[in-house]
Amino acid sequence: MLSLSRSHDFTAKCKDYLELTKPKVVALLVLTAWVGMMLAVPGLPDIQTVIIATVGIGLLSAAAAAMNHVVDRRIDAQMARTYSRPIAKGRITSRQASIFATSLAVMGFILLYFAVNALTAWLTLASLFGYAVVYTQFLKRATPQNIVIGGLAGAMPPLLGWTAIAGEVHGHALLLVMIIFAWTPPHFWALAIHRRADYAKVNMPMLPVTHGIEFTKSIICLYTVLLFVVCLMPYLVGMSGAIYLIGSVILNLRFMQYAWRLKLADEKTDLAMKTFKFSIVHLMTLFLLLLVDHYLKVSPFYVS
Ligand code: HEM
Ligand SMILES: CC(C)=CCC/C(C)=C/CC/C(C)=C/COP(=O)(O)OP(=O)(O)O
Repeated sequence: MLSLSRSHDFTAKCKDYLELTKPKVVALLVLTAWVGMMLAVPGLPDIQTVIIATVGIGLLSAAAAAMNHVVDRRIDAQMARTYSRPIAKGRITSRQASIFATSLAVMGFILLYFAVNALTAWLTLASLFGYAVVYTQFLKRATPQNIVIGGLAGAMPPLLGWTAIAGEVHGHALLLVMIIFAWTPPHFWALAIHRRADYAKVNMPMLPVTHGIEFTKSIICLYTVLLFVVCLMPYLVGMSGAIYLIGSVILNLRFMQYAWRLKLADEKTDLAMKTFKFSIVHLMTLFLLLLVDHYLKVSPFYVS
């Protein structure tokens, strides 16, 4: 009986530690890093480097997420969406979470530095710093442009994947970064509209709190148009072909439709949450399309 309850406690602790790492967010970040790795070379990249880089980038991203939980523990405890998080609820102490996050970060950095390359290790560490310190500690609390500037850290993984394989920064990798950079504001502000009361309660200067819901909806519409244009770039520079172009146009028209409907909807609808959820499907599908397109190039449609 005693050992049964011990194993239950252990499983619950593991679940809490896993929650600290924001596993679904990290899964999507790693997918985008993966696409960066695959697109960095014409054929298949070295599989051993792919595996080590995936683990290294994943560990540093998970460490950044856990650090975000430590820094935000007080505001998390006051918001309906986050009040039951492990540190906010006291199931894990800040000290335990900090040791956990630091261990993940050190392991990830060592893996990348010694088994991949120094450039990737430093760039990934800079992304961790950008998210856990610059965004979470400062920007988040300072300006409604917090997620625009801070979004750069979350947009880095395709570049990290690319440098892991190619050992250098390439313009094509920067295009992939720009796509996620332009995607982040509609992704987050749709959720922030839905959770406006939460953010207002803890005095976080998120755009819907500082500039109102109507203004935020208009800016979301503008960003989906910008995203549409940025997403054309891989085709226009000859990096991707027809499969990507067609898929990307469909996905972005749909995102613009969500944004437009959200703009016209009244506040009682759940369109903000639907737009947020669609943003995740959008980015995942877009990156999978880049991958499929890379391996099934339909040459007649290429701009070269
Ligand atoms: C500064 C940039 C970003 C901000 C402020 C942001 C904000 C958020 C927030 C607040 C949530 C939580 C929703 C919830 O708890 O229900 C969320 C969820 C999510 N975000 Fe982001 N995000 C950013 C960048 C990214 C990036 C770069 C990715 C991946 C490439 C990403 C992928 C996801 C995913 C997959 C979820 C769903 C998680 C779940 O269902 O548990 N986000 N985002
Ligand atoms: C090494 C590397 C690539 C680092 C990037 C790591 C990372 C986890 C980026 C995702 C961005 C994200 C989930 C922001 C939300 O934070 P929030 O504090 O606004 O949201 P919350 O209230 O849900 O915690």
